[in-house]
Amino acid sequence: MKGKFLHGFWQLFRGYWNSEHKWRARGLLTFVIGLNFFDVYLLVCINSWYNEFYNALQGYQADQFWPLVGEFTGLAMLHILIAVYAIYLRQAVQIKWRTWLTNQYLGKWMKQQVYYRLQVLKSDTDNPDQRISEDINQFVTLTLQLLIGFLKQLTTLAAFGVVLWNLSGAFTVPLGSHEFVIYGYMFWFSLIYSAAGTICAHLVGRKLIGLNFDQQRFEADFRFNMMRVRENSESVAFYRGEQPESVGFKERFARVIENYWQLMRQTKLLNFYVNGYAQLAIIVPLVLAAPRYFAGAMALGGLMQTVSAFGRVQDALSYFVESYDTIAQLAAVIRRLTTFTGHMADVSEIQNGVCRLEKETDNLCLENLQVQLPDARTLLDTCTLQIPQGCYALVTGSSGCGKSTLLRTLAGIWPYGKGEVVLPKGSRTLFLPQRPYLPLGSLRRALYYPLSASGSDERLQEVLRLVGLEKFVAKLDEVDDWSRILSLGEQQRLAFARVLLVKPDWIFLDEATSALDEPREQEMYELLKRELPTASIVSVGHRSTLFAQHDTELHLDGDGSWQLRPIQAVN
Ligand SMILES: Nc1ncnc2c1ncn2[C@@H]1O[C@H](COP(=O)(O)OP(=O)(O)OP(=O)(O)O)[C@@H](O)[C@H]1O
Repeated sequence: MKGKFLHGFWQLFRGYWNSEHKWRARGLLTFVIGLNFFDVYLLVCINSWYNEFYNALQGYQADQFWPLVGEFTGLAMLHILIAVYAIYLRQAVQIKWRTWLTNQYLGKWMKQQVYYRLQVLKSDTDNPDQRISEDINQFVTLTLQLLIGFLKQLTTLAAFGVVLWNLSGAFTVPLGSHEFVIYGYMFWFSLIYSAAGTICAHLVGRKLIGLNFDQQRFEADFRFNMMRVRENSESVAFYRGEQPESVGFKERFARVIENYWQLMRQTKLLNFYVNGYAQLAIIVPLVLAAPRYFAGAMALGGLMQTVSAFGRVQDALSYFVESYDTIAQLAAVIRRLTTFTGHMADVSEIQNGVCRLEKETDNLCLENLQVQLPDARTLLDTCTLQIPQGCYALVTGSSGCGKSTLLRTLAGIWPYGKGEVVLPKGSRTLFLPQRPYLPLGSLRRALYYPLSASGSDERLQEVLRLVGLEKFVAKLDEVDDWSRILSLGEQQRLAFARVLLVKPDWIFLDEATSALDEPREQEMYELLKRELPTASIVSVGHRSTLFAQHDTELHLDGDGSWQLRPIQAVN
């Protein structure tokens, strides 16, 4: 567990500090740590000021009063300046580190369509969006908080430990006929006191790691459940799915609450402990130093300095005790991020068994193509065929036989299989799924996606008219969530407008006209053939009317076998 934590931490930590920004990053971090050390030095100065100030008070030395107040003001102002900049610059390191790490994760998530593969092949990866936005932020914030805090408190401990040692003198313990002399007894006592404190905090707090991890997961599940309903609100409304959805919400929310109760109970125990520990630390130094004070071995200044130094040592030590919760949170974040990284590595390591090449040919060639499922079930076996340029091919077969999976293979996003897919050199391809993706933003942007919007307004207006969406001509620059406004049929027509703008040589349509009525479907196919006369079309669809739009049928049986046959024109 501890080894895994440290290993995971190191994997996440080292990247930025060895990156191309390493010198600036290390320099800034060193400066921030230096500021913290300087702040500790100022605190030591303020502590020894206590001695002088209270001794002056005890000795009624009025002439010392104002110079000492002046000294304090100077020290305090410097302390304020340093403390503020130590935090400001730590946040600067934090934001730079977060930016770097987020870009790394976004890069990995987008590379080789990992975002798609994770969803399709590794469905147990929960909420990658949350991993990238929240967990990275937390990792960076908590790590810096712990690292800088740890170093600062360690220095405080050392500096004030020395002060305490010098102040406590020797303590004689009579034991039978012998006497034991303990030097620096206040220092030793504070160490033992805090060591016991840390062990007890570990015992009380260790359950918090798992509970924090589960809390984040349950919260995310609950949120995801609501998001799904929001995204599919119309389907749920048509099905009158409120009741099962409400049950789902309640179940997920109940898990959030149940876990939170456990978290609260565990935190309550920890808080009892932490607060008790803090209160005891107020009275303990007075009780320990009082015998020396009353014996006249220590002046009032010494007593006050001792109390203040013990307080600092205690603060430093209780920092380690109280940071238990932060370490628990960090461990949970590291666990989630390393699981996510592992899943991303797993799916990106899956080699695409199908080779996708471009050659000097006019045809789309499949060479010994085999399409499989992750469980090795074969959907298409040793398929060798050629679809000539300008051909209109229809892929048919019963539901679930693998038509869409074949299209995914042709697009190069389905890795399970063997063989070759050869496309004519330099040819442009465009795949149209059943539900076109419309990015957030203007209609113009949605039309050009994935290209960045360019081209004349006249052309845009023309293609909108061609696909029967002229009523949106005036709304080209309106920014909205167009996937909610346009009907599915309109979205499918918009996808045809996209084809006309992109002008691909090979067009692959996966039930891309399923939401259109038959005359509209015919109109769209005729539009493609008229506007892009040299383009080839490969469609997947169930409707019998599609046969009239194609000249070749590739029929899949679902058990691996297939047939390629011409479609007779019915006239
Ligand atoms: N990610 C996946 N993991 C495992 N099996 C999958 C995955 N995606 C699809 N399948 C399975 O592969 C088979 C073929 O799916 P595909 O979507 O290609 O069928 P289809 O012929 O297009 O069906 P339909 O006509 O109903 O759209 C189905 O049995 C499906 O359950």
